[in-house]
Amino acid sequence: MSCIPQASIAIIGGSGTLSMDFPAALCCHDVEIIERDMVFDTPYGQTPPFLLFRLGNKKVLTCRMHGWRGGASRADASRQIFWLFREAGVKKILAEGGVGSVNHLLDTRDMVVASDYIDQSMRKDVGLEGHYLLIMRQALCPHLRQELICAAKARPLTRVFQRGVYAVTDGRHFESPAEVAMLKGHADIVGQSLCPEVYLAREIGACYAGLYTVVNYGEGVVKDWEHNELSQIFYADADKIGHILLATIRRLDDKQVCKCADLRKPTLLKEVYGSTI
Ligand SMILES: CSC[C@H]1O[C@H](OP(=O)(O)O)[C@H](O)[C@@H]1O
Ligand code: HPA
Repeated sequence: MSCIPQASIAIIGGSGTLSMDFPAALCCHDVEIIERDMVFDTPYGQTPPFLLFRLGNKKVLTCRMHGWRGGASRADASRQIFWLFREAGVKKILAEGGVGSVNHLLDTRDMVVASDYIDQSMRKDVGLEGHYLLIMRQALCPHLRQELICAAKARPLTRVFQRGVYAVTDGRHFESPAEVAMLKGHADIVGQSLCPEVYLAREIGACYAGLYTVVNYGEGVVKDWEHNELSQIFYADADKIGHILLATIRRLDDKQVCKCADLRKPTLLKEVYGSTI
């Protein structure tokens, strides 16, 4: 079992960077791997393996969460990693993942820096201690999003959309044509990962923003897609996604100039009942 390190930044890797040994595969002169395969005991069970690296003078914790984000273990895995982030002092969290398109203007391989979300999942509440009322105003941190956008635009490798609404579903299936039609006009992309992470980030007072790659068209949007195209996108675009995430981290400092840490308020239930229910 590893001792909990201090790190102010974390990356939650999804399907986009799963195929490579991120960040070592990118061979950047300013990246130093500190430790691999770190696992931690938490009140919610043992975490997935983490990697700790240094980029300049910043320490970054990262894990491959694709596969852990889904299924029955999802609630526990999310709690484990956010409990660890809180203990490690993480204040800025960058996520990445694969999504389907709902907006017909989007093409596969486009990237979207999500600006809001609609939670269509039916997941049980996965808070940590649940002592907070979470206000989900500007839930995707505007400052962290801006840094992601600037980093992506400085390396124009692909089309990057600066805003978009991410509809979160339970999966594991993708959506039917009628479900996609229902989401149209409300959401631009659909995936299964942004919630509950965005709630847990708010609970620990950390900024959270995500870069999402369109890997398939929603049913009835543009055209049918092939499964092999989807996996090819994951493999072909891992480097791009990785470089954008590292470039974003280079732009970050330790200050939280946003409201992300102030939008959690003590829940009144504690005052009324003496404990949370
Ligand atoms: C491609 S299988 C569907 C799966 O992929 C995405 O996961 P991630 O966000 O970790 O890239 C999506 O959210 C689904 O869970
Ligand atoms: N729907 C839900 N989750 C997804 C999709 C999708 O079309 N693509 C990648 N993850």
